[in-house]
Amino acid sequence: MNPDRALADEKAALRVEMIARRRLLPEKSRNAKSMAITDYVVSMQEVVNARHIHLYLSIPVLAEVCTTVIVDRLAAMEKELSVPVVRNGELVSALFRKGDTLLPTQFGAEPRGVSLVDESDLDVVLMPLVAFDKRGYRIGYGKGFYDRFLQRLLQQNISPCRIGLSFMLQQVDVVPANSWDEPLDGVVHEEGIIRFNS
Ligand SMILES: Nc1nc2c(c(=O)[nH]1)N(C=O)[C@@H](CNc1ccc(C(=O)N[C@@H](CCC(=O)O)C(=O)O)cc1)CN2
Ligand SMILES: Nc1ncnc2c1ncn2[C@@H]1O[C@H](COP(=O)(O)OP(=O)(O)OP(=O)(O)O)[C@@H](O)[C@H]1O
Repeated sequence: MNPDRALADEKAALRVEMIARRRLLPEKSRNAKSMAITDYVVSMQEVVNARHIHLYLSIPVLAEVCTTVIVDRLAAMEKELSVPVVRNGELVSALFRKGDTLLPTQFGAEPRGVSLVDESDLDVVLMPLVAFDKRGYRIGYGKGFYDRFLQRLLQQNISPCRIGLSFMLQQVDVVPANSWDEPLDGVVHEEGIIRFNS
């Protein structure tokens, strides 16, 4: 089998296992962990200092770390917020204000009447993940949206701080990584903040 194909199969198997594992957490426990993660996130120096933060709107059926209260807390801190929307197969950043009307799409919720932001303003990106490892590699749902997003920003010399939000049970020793995988600067889970020094 060609090596890319083998890695893709490994990633796919890990994805299925990790999403299942996450879904096994009772909702109450998931919410408590999301609250702990929220407290860590808003305490981070990079977040405190940021003007503009890009973050995802969590998808409940996929049992992602819930970002609802993170949005409230960051809004109270008067941060400018943007959320991912998919346009022409590409992840771009749409302005988001607390209370904006959300519309369901195949890729999660997005604000009604999308207004794109100037991505050179992004200071921090808080992203979802399915699994992460000790080196800071992550996998998502296998569409490569975040990898291509981060690479596109890099090509424009835009390098926001990249933080993954995760439950601890999504940590593995080694995530199968391809050449295009963009590593994280840190992960926040329910027991604290991990920083990857590279
Ligand atoms: N909350 C969230 N938003 C995000 C991402 C993400 O991982 N999480 N993305 C990261 O790239 C992009 C969208 N990518 C996605 C890729 C696959 C699925 C997915 O598997 N969806 C389910 C259905 C969920 C539903 O019905 O609401 C599915 O198809 O089974 C969702 C988003 C941008 N927005
Ligand atoms: N920089 C890139 N340029 C072109 N294609 C890319 C790039 N990054 C990822 N891809 C494509 O995206 C597909 C999915 O990649 P991968 O399995 O690493 O996604 P993922 O990390 O799970 O997803 P995401 O980044 O959306 O969370 C791959 O088949 C790859 O071809």
